[in-house]
Amino acid sequence: MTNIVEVNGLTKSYGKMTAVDHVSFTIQPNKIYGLLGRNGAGKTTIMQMISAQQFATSGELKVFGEEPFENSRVLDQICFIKESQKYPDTFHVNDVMAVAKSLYPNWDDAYAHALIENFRLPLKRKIKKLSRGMLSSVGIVVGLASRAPLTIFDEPYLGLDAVARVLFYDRLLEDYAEFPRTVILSTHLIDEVSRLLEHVLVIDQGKLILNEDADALRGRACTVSGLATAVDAFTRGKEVLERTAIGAAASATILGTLNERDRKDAESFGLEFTSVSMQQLIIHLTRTSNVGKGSEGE
Ligand SMILES: Nc1ncnc2c1ncn2[C@@H]1O[C@H](COP(=O)(O)OP(=O)(O)OP(=O)(O)O)[C@@H](O)[C@H]1O
Repeated sequence: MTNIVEVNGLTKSYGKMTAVDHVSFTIQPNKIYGLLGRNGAGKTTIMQMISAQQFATSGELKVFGEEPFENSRVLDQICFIKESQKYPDTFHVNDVMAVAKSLYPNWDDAYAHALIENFRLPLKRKIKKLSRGMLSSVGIVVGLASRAPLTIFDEPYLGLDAVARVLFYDRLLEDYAEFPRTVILSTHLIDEVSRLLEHVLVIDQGKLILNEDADALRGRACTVSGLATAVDAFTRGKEVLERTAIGAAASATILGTLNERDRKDAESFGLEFTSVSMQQLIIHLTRTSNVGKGSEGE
């Protein structure tokens, strides 16, 4: 199958402010992507352009091989769940479900109702009387039950408690295994979602600074710990992201893959390795990125 999304030099400016700056990447079918980055990085703007809710200032954008604007062949295949979705004042939860059913060709009503029970949503309650977390759950139910070939979740869980967030991750993984589709998940809770992600795109100040397979990313750094003197000897000349020490013990997070010789050295120093969290690595990359010279990915 061809790429689900292809963007090339995509740029969005608001007056003098460039929100998305010459971004190029592709989204492949049947993968879960994380679109990550700090506040104001440009994530929502990118997702809005993909789903034809914003015009690009320049650059190329193809979704399902076509221009998305006013193109029902494309738009029928996209479900975009955003943090601050507005509903008509008179709507109850079941009205939202009825509208979603009419909008999404792959909608599964039985699945939607199972999710409504899982998330303990009161079907007959007015949307405006729902708590903030319940409102997020409504979006999650719609996003999952839409089974849209391209499902985009933009920070879908404002106010959602930890139990409901885990429920979302578990249901997403289960349903995705049964009905593969392409999912873009934008979030700040990187460690929470890292187990879901197959590919990671990191945006910083409008630029794409990382476009990498999640497993490769996980292997890009590690933490060594042991006696402080041994840690320091081992890490000399290596790029250290962070070093902490308690008494005579220390641990240091180093960037880069270790070769066989490094591993033998570490062993002889009595050091232990642990993997680094995706969040830690991304925080480092966005802290140190020189976006003016940033990579434009593939
Ligand atoms: N309609 C608009 N007019 C002017 N500037 C805008 C508009 N929409 C977004 N921006 C600006 O574009 C930049 C990118 O915003 P965007 O919402 O895409 O970021 P984000 O990565 O989704 O942030 P967050 O994680 O905080 O939601 C920000 O500086 C924002 O202020």
